[in-house]
Amino acid sequence: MEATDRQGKICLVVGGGGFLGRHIVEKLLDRGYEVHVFDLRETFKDDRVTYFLGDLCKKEDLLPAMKDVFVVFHCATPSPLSNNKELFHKVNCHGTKTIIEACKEAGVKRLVLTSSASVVYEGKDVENGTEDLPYACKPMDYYTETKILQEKIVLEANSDDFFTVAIRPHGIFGPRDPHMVPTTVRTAKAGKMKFKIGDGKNIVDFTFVENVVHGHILAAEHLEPGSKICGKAYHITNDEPIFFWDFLSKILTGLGYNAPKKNLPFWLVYIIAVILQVICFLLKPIKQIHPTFTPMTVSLAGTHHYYSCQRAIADMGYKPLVNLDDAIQKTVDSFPELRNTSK
Ligand SMILES: NC(=O)C1=CN([C@@H]2O[C@H](COP(=O)(O)OP(=O)(O)OC[C@H]3O[C@@H](n4cnc5c(N)ncnc54)[C@H](OP(=O)(O)O)[C@@H]3O)[C@@H](O)[C@H]2O)C=CC1
Ligand SMILES: CC(C)CCC[C@@H](C)[C@H]1CC[C@H]2C3=C(CC[C@]12C)[C@@]1(C)CCC(=O)C[C@@H]1CC3
Repeated sequence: MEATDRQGKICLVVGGGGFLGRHIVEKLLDRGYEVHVFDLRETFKDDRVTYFLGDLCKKEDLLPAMKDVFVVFHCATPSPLSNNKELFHKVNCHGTKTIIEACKEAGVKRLVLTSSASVVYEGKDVENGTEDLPYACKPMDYYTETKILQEKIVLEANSDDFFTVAIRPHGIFGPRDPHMVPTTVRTAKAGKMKFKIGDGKNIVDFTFVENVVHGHILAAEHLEPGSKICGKAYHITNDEPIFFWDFLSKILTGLGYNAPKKNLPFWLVYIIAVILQVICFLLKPIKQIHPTFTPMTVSLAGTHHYYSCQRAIADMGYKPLVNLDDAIQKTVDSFPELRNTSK
């Protein structure tokens, strides 16, 4: 899409106050779009942005933000690492249906959903997985369960006059990442990062946030009547699968922490995670505890899970803008506050 074509076009980013959402906002502004942000809280200030505060589960909150909008990016979610079943179903399922209703009522024709490559992951190895893999029959957590339902809702809503597409990133990291890097550092500081889970040879996709943003905007600019991308899902990765523990080690050593050297059997850590999950469930009426080592995070740390993005390359001309090494360096440099000062 030419720069002149973007002028005057309004993009609405639902969840635009979050990690990925704010990066999408910034890139849309750079490309000359007018940008609306819809979120629960105003997490940043930018005079170029029109900020709408509200709950995406309420259509009356959404409609003012949708006036004259060219495309909606839906990248809102409760925190992927929480375990609140009701909240996940409310926001990711009911809320997504509400967004679609509001789009149609406001005359918005395009919806780009941020889905997740994890919708096909159920704790077993996925090697170079394509978008044709079936959805996980037994999702490992409520987050994944609701991301599957959400993607189905959005892709099934595609029609001759309402165009939808789902972008499936995996393991997003980068500046202002609230999950990957802070959790890794917190775990290292707690002395729980001395061991690799498993043999350390499981291969995983980690995707730099600027590449995820690029995939979203490419999809939005291809989302036209008759386009082959309508109603489809697309993996967006760095296209550089890496040993999971090599990636974490680069992040840790880049921030001045020791990388794990020894190995613990995967099955042992997994059993401990399951026992922890049962204990947290039993203690729930008394105290909410969110352990770092859940069956999901342990599985992600000990199995292969990398995906083909050939469909995005073929259909949208996708190509990662930032390679993994440069991305890791940019990310490490963006977190001076997480650097190890005790050495
Ligand atoms: N992070 C990752 O590695 C991956 C993420 N994804 C997907 O990418 C998207 C963005 O993830 P990420 O940026 O990490 O998430 P964040 O939590 O950083 O951002 C989500 C934003 O949505 C907001 N939000 C939550 N509930 C509502 C609501 N009811 N109404 C309005 N806004 C709401 C959040 O507000 P608040 O913070 O106040 O709750 C937050 O600002 C998500 O759809 C996620 O599923 C996919 C693959 C990997
Ligand atoms: C404690 C260590 C064993 C792991 C530290 C890193 C983890 C916090 C991250 C490693 C893989 C990440 C991941 C996600 C969140 C953070 C990790 C578990 C997601 C679950 C985020 C939401 C998604 O859609 C899928 C991601 C898969 C990878």
